[in-house]
Amino acid sequence: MPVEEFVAGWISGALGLVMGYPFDTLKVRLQTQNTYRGITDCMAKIYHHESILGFFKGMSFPIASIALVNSILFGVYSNTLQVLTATSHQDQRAQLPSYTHIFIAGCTGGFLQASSVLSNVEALPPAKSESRVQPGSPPPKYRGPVHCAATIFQEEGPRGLFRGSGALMLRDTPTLGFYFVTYEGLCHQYTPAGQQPSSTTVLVAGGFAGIASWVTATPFDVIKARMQMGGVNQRAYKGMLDCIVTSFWQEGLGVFFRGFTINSARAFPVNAVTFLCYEYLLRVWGYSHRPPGCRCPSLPLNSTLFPASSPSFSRSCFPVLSWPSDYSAASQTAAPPSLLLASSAEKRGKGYAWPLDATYYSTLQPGFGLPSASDFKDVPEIEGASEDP
Ligand SMILES: CN(C)C(=N)NCCC[C@H](N)C(=O)O
Repeated sequence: MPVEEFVAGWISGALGLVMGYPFDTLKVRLQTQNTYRGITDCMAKIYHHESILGFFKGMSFPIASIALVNSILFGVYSNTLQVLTATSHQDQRAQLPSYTHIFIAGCTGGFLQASSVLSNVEALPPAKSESRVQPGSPPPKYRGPVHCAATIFQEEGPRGLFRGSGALMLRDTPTLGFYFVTYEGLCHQYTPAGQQPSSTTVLVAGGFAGIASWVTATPFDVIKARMQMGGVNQRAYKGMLDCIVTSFWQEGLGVFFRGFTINSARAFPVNAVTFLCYEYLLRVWGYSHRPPGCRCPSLPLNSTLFPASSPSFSRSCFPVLSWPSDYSAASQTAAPPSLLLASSAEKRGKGYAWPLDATYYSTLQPGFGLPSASDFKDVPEIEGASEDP
């Protein structure tokens, strides 16, 4: 199983966390405490009582756990998509996988990230809100997320750590599907055919993907937070339904959208940075992430390959290559093109095409076989890639 996506997901998740932590602090306090009049009041009080550091309190545990959770999400998403597209779209791997596949892969990533105990512990609002409690208030019951998790484990056993996990799964499974559909859709929309999405496209698509996911996630985010808090205003809930009904009767429909503005404001920068870092790392490591699920092994610069002709030879994801510009239908049989393959890092911005099957590459050796004319009939000219072998 390819692991690069897991590692890239881990690093980009950590970066996104730092970006979004101040927003998270505000969100947890607004969702779980009734003492603030709104976002600005909350911000002002945190800043007044705790200085700027108040927004970053208790970040050490989440930076490890969220990064790991993000690594599960991106790693599972990308590997699931590969499995899905390889089995049902074997001959169309150069194209954007269908939105159904992207959605299923995203939901799978979301479901598995939500199932991990780390995800639940990381999301424990008692730990979050109490580790960010204002000076002057009564001493907090928990000294931080790890202490909170350990205390809950001692008092309630392993089940306590999974309180609110039903809501967490309902929150994460479909929303992560929307997340990746939005991201891939926007990248596809604003990227010229055969090219990698630009940094701006990745930033904007990632930002909107984050917003789309949080728009759908907020109602269950509120329910989850309340269940994990063991109730609000000394009122413990008997279950998820009880939490939904009671919250609705006591506070109206608006309660399910508490933290919505802050979630969306946070989602844009966090996910813009997360996706940019993720894509950047995969490219630096030589894996083109376009189209998703279709990976391009990095090749030594100027390798010349003569791929063998094969009926299964299909256009797929591969790094940059170029071939003689006079390579026309007439000359194909006489002079098979040699392909100039370059590492994606070297050739970034110079044009991309996907004429080879990535799975095929592993069997290729320089000088091994020759392509036939039909192998190249659908391959587009590559703009800007002028090096001929
Ligand atoms: C529950 N939802 C909506 C998500 N997990 N959405 C994906 C965004 C993940 C990112 N680390 C973030 O915290 O925004």
